[in-house]
Amino acid sequence: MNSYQVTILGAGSWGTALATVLNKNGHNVKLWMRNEDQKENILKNRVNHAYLPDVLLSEKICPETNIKKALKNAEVIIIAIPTQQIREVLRENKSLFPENALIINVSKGIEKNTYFTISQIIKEELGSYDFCVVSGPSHAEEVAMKLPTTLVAASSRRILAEKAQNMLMNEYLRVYTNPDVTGVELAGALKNVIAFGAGVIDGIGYGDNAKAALMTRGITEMARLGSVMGSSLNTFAGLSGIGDLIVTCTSMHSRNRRAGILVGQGKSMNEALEEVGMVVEGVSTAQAVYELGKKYQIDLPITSAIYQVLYENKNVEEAVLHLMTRSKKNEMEEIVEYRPVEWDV
Ligand SMILES: NC(=O)C1=CN([C@@H]2O[C@H](COP(=O)(O)OP(=O)(O)OC[C@H]3O[C@@H](n4cnc5c(N)ncnc54)[C@H](O)[C@@H]3O)[C@@H](O)[C@H]2O)C=CC1
Ligand SMILES: O=C(CO)COP(=O)(O)O
Repeated sequence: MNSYQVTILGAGSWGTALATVLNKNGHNVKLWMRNEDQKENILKNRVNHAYLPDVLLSEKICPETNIKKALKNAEVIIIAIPTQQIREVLRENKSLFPENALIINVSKGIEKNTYFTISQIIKEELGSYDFCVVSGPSHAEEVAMKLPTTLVAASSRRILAEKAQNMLMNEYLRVYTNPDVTGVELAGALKNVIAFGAGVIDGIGYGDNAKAALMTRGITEMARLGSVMGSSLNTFAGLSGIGDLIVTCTSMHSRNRRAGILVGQGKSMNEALEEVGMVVEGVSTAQAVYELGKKYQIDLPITSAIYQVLYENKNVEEAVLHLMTRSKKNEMEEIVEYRPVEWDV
């Protein structure tokens, strides 16, 4: 297997967990972070205390705070920074990205104000790069413990999706490929909004029936937006769609679900975010998805309800009552066009 010089931008839980995978798979890994204390701590104790306190990091994983040094000679660059911060990091460091590097995005969100997916942000800030998005049901805590996990690597070019697949795959991490970049990006971002809602349902105590309804109608809503934005229904039925929705709506590892539980229990959004203490992508993505629904003139009732709870102080009971008493619908009326997405090359 080829061994690559890999730089991971963002040393939170996911960036760190992927560093363990890539190191185990024989790649040379640099992990870039902004915080000098975090770096010193990793060098001294081989642990990323704030994010993955129970995981011992190999001495071969190199923590780095100097982004110039981190990106020098990088063959593969993994972006694991919260979505709303990606643009500024790319813009400030544009000249440091080696031209022929493969950029793999593993973050899951949509940019506020522009409603851009992360590949669109990268294209606008860096221009044309070899690109791949890796997503799927994969809590960092479990990947770092080497528990069996699956992912999907999507690129418009088969060879790049297969490169990411080969780099990441091992006996506890199984990676599929997919040509539907937009679908995989949207699915990974949209499921965070629904997972936040699932947490709210849990927090308020509405029970398992309500949560199953939210997840089922949630994936329909995700696919509805995905379809008008050019992605394939199959993607939403796959690992980055229903797969990630299931894990995020049901796992106590999920930051989105945990924040939702706190809001369902009566905490304000800011109190919930502070208590979770890590990025809760669904909160900002809810705003972007709400606006995308208006832009494409499609009905996104669950996202709209979550948006209203988050940004318009709508009472949760009222939001759920509104969802339950909307006009009657026929489940079969949902027209989500089946659209195959092919590799460009
Ligand atoms: N944690 C998980 O299990 C998974 C997370 N993801 C996605 O990966 C992305 C990162 O998530 P986590 O690692 O969980 O977040 P986290 O909250 O654990 O860590 C985020 C890291 O980004 C750093 N950061 C924040 N702003 C930055 C900036 N301007 N420049 C550089 N670094 C900055 C923080 O200091 C922190 O180290 C998110 O989009 C998340 O949805 C995807 C799959 C699994
Ligand atoms: O995307 C994830 C798991 O696949 C992580 O979800 P949270 O950000 O909700 O923890």
